[in-house]
Amino acid sequence: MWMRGGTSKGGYFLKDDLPADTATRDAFLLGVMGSPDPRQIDGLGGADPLTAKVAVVAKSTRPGIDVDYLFLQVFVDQPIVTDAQNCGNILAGVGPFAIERGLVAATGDETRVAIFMENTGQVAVATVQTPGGVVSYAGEARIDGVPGAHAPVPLEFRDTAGSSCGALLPTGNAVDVVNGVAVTLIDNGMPCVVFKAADVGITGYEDRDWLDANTELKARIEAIRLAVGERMNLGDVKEKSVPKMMLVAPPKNGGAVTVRSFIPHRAHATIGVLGAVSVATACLLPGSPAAEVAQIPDGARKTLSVEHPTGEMTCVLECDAAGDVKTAALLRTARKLFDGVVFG
Ligand SMILES: O=C(O)/C=C(\CC(=O)C(=O)O)C(=O)O
Repeated sequence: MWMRGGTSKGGYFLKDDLPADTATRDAFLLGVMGSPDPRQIDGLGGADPLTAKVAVVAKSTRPGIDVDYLFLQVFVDQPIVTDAQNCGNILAGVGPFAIERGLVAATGDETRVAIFMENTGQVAVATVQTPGGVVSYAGEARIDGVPGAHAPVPLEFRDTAGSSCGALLPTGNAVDVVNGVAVTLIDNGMPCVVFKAADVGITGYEDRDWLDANTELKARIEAIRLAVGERMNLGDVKEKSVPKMMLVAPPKNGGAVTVRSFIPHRAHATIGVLGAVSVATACLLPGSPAAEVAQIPDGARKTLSVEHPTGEMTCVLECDAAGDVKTAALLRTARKLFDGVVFG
C-alpha cells in the first residue's frame, strides 16, 4: 500500500510479503524506489528522501502491543537501505495500514493502535478514526506541509530518550563544542545535533531550496556530523541517515523555536516528528544553544510550536518534577494513496 504519513510518503508492506533475507529485501526495495538515481525514474520514489520511505509491519507477539513497525530509509542517489533511524511521519500511516490489512480490529469510532517501533525498541500509540469499523481518512485536521484537511492521527510517545544513542545526552553534556560550534548532541526519539543557525553564518529562516543549494554550508555541517557519530554512540555515520542536523533560531511567528533541518544531506521541507520532539527537548536544557533562542512556556505540560520552512509542528511535552520530558504527543494525518502489486 502506498501512503502519505504526515509530511512523508512511501510503501507500506506486510513483513511476510517481503524477502526474509535482508540483502534480498533491500535489493528489492531499491528496485521499487528506483534507487540509486537522483530522479528515481525507474521506480516509485519521488526523488526526495521524504518520499523514498518504507514501513514493514507485522502483527506483534509482544504483550500489550498490536503491531511491530520497522522503518527503512531508501537513499535516493546511493544504493543504501538503512534501519539506523526511526520515522514518526511514516509512523502516522502504520495504524491505518494495520487496520486495513486486518492485523488490528477496529474498536468503535476510534481505534488505538499500540505500535512497537523496532528501530529504537520503543512504543508509540496512534489513534485512528474508524467510524463504523472502517478506517476514515477524511476529516478536518490540518498539518503544515500537507494541503487540505484529513482525519486526525494523534501520536503519543513515551520514554523515547536515548532511543538510538543509549542516553538523552550521549556525552552527558548539554553543550559540546565541535569544530568551533556549540552543539547539543541529543536523542529524544531521533539522534540530533542542535546548534544555532547564526553560529554557521545563516539566519535560520532560509527556505529549503536556498539551503540545498548552499554547498559550502552543507560541507561545514557534514563535517560536524561526521565528527560526532562516535560520540553519539552511532559509530561511523558516513553512510547513515543519522544524526539529523538541526539549525535553530528565535521563533518568528509566535512559536517556541525556529528550525531548519538537514536529514542529513538534504534540507527538510518541514521537520521530522521525532526530530521535532528532540529539538523541543533540547530547548528545555538550561544553557543549551536551543534554550538561548527559544521561548518556553511555564508549567509541566508544555505546548511547543516548532516553526519550520513551511509552517509549524506543535509538540505537547509532559515533564516530571525534575523537568525531564516523560511523554510527547503530536498531531499527524495520513492518507491511503493506492493499493496493489509493486515490482522490484
Ligand atoms: O528526518 C527524516 O529523515 C525525516 C523524517 C523523520 C521523522 O518523521 C521523524 O523525525 O520522526 C520525516 O519527516 O519523515
